Amino acid sequence: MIAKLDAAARAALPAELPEWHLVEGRDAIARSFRFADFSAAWGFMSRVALLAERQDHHPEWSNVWNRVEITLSTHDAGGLSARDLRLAKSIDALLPG
Ligand SMILES: C[C@H](O)[C@H](O)[C@H]1CNC2=NC(N)=NC(=O)C2=N1
Repeated sequence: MIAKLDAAARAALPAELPEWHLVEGRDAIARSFRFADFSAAWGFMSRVALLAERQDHHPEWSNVWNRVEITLSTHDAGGLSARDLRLAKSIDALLPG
């Protein structure tokens, strides 16, 4: 069983991951992304997929043309864990600026 995030880590979420928000009714975080077109969105998703494989931690996600929605939670923990924060930070690092 993987440990769920402790209270301190949860309190730090807004500072650590300002672009991500808690999901209503779930112990999960989510972020929306908008790209120039489908090709750019797909390229982003391809890079996230490689991150997920490398970290053995996978997103719940959807794509509509140039938009990608990503939700992170740890099935093996039954909620948020440090793995979600790590992947979220890695995803944010893919973006320019
Ligand atoms: C067997 C494999 O290592 C596990 O199922 C991994 C795969 N990717 C995962 N991804 C997520 N989001 N949560 C998990 O608990 C998880 N577990």
